[in-house]
Amino acid sequence: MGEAQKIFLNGLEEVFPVGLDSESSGFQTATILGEKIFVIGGPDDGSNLSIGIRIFDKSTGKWDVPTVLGIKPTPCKGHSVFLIKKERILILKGDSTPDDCAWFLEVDTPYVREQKKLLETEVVAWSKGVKCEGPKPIVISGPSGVGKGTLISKLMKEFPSTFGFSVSHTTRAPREKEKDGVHYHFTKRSMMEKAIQDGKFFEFASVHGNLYGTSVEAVQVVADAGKRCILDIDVQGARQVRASSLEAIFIFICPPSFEELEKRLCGRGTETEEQVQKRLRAAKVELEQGKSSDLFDHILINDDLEACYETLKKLLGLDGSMEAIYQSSPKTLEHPKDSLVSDMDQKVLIQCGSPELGEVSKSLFILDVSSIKGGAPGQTRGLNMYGIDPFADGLNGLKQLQNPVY
Ligand SMILES: Nc1ncnc2c1ncn2[C@@H]1O[C@H](COP(=O)(O)OP(=O)(O)OP(=O)(O)O)[C@@H](O)[C@H]1O
Ligand SMILES: Nc1nc2c(ncn2[C@@H]2O[C@H](COP(=O)(O)O)[C@@H](O)[C@H]2O)c(=O)[nH]1
Repeated sequence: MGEAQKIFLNGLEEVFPVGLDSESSGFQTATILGEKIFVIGGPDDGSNLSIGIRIFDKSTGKWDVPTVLGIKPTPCKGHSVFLIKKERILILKGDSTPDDCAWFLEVDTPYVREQKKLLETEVVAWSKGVKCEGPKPIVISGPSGVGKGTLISKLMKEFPSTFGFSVSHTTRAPREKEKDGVHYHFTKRSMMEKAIQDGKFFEFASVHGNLYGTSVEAVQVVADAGKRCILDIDVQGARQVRASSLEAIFIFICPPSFEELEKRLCGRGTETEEQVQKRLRAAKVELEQGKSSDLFDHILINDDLEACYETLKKLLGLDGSMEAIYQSSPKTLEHPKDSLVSDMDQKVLIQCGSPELGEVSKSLFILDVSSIKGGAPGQTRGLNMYGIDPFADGLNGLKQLQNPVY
């Protein structure tokens, strides 16, 4: 409060609607898409805990506060905005840490359009921008008791720096040795349903009478740690992940026989007889769907545990040489403080601070968003950022800098 309010109109000179800033304080930007103006910044429902979003509809002259899905960025003192392909707004946070500077606010992507239909409100969705593709997550499915957890534990034990487990949410009660936050996030149904409504889940399903789901955050935590994510989910969940922005490898685990599955499930001793019967009924359906559909990239039979584990490792390329690849290259953007940014058709030129002449080449970067993938409710992958030399012939240096907005 007290500081003069700044509103940047994405480099466009347009008559701003009367009353835009009458109630707000803080840094804001406005991006025009058709009849709508997306105002990003300022206070968010009074809490000031995240970046607020409002939409002004020029045709009706009315303001709308949209439903905001996905994981929101933390607030920042200032930001720059660029409209990409008329479907998402790239937000470069000023004064941010390297792994937190590039975010996307999706305003008209297929995901947002689908959510608008479902929720019957205005919808926007946040997605964090990350540099490299990263290794594809692995989805492991199969009937209860087939040995998914056993195989995953072996992988995590042998390759602790390569794999990270996506900790699901569930409404079922914890078993004796299960720890909250490690095996599952044990949660109340009402809380989980609210989080699902808020777009915080990649997938969810009712399994054996309880709600299970993979949150966007669970996958993000693993990616942020530079690891390859493993999801242990049922077939309904696998189908939803296949349809989502998360590109994964899908593996279905089969028992050698139905009798053996029953033996393992009973032998585990974690379910009552009634629950075992429920799981076995579901297993029949899952086995049919898993084996017959083209949902899965690989089907493994878990007869002898060691043999199955070796096959799993082989198909994941874990023959020693791949381990080094998964210790992946830097995955986050290096975003300089106090930058000057400029929009060049899916390439953004960023100039940092006020460089001394001899250091100019170090302070200019191009952020290329032409080959981005994924998106809300998960991360937007494939951002490319590189330093440039402004005096190099081909680029024609600083002449490229147009419409500075920040
Ligand atoms: N190849 C195998 N041969 C014999 N027993 C096995 C084999 N694989 C796993 N088991 C045993 O089967 C039981 C069930 O395994 P596990 O808990 O890993 O199954 P799951 O697929 O993860 O089940 P859920 O989906 O219910 O979590 C465990 O007691 C485990 O030790
Ligand atoms: N769709 C999802 N299914 C999940 C998830 N986490 C676990 N599961 C599946 O539920 C059953 C039962 O698990 P249990 O721990 O109660 O034995 C099993 O098939 C899991 O694969 C999830 O997040 N989404």
